[in-house]
Amino acid sequence: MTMDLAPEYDEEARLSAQAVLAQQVRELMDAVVLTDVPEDEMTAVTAELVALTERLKAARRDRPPVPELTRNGFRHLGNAVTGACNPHALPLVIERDPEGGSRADLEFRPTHEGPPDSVHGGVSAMILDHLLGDAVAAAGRAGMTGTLSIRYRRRVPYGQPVVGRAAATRAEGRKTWVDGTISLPDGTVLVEATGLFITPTPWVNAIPE
Ligand SMILES: CCCCCCCC/C=C\CCCCCCCC(=O)SCCNC(=O)CCNC(=O)[C@H](O)C(C)(C)COP(=O)(O)OP(=O)(O)OC[C@H]1O[C@@H](n2cnc3c(N)ncnc32)[C@H](O)[C@@H]1OP(=O)(O)O
Repeated sequence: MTMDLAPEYDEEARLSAQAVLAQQVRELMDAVVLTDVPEDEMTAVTAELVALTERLKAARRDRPPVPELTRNGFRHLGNAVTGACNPHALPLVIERDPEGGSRADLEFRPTHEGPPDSVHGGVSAMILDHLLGDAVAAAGRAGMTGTLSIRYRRRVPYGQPVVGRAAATRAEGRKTWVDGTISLPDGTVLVEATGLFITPTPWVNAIPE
């Protein structure tokens, strides 16, 4: 038996609703790490969350929303860093930097804590990995991280604005070298990254002119 989708089924509307749901879950995650309610209340909330989780699992896909190359660029709603539909994502919103490469204004949250009052180094590395990958795309190429080297110069705060930047520095065959930083808005560099991205052969012509 096949099941026809209702004529009014609108995938874009469903994805918008999923993005709103993901944002609510991010707020939930922040509330969980910061909560100071009594144990009984936590147990009661957990029971409600179990019920909510079951409701979402009632209809399940086998993977997150798939990436798409659209006329407006690359959209990956399920991505762990940029995906609006993925609660794990900040989500990072990347723009083309007028000075070249890619740029993102971002603010880490208490859920990203590593050392006390500081962002986990792996979280900073993840953000930079993606930003460097985007800068490869900004240079008209598409690559996967081959190597990523990070220098942590100062602790990264959460709960206040920081700026991520990345730009390709050199390209040779399927290799692209990229540098990036996370800085305070006054330009103080907190983390530096340098990476080598490799274009898998099937992706060589993936980025439209
Ligand atoms: C239709 C699709 C369209 C996509 C469009 C994208 C648009 C983008 C838009 C928006 C930005 C998104 C940004 C995302 C950013 C996220 C980044 C990540 O987190 S990526 C996940 C972590 N990285 C991996 O999982 C890689 C796993 N590794 C592999 O898959 C392969 O090893 C790969 C592709 C890296 C290389 O495999 P080979 O078979 O293609 O290449 P071989 O022949 O081995 O090497 C070619 C050359 O590169 C060097 N090389 C290879 N791997 C290297 C490495 N790890 N480090 C240094 N050099 C390496 C080799 O020595 C060789 O150099 P010689 O030609 O001999 O000079």
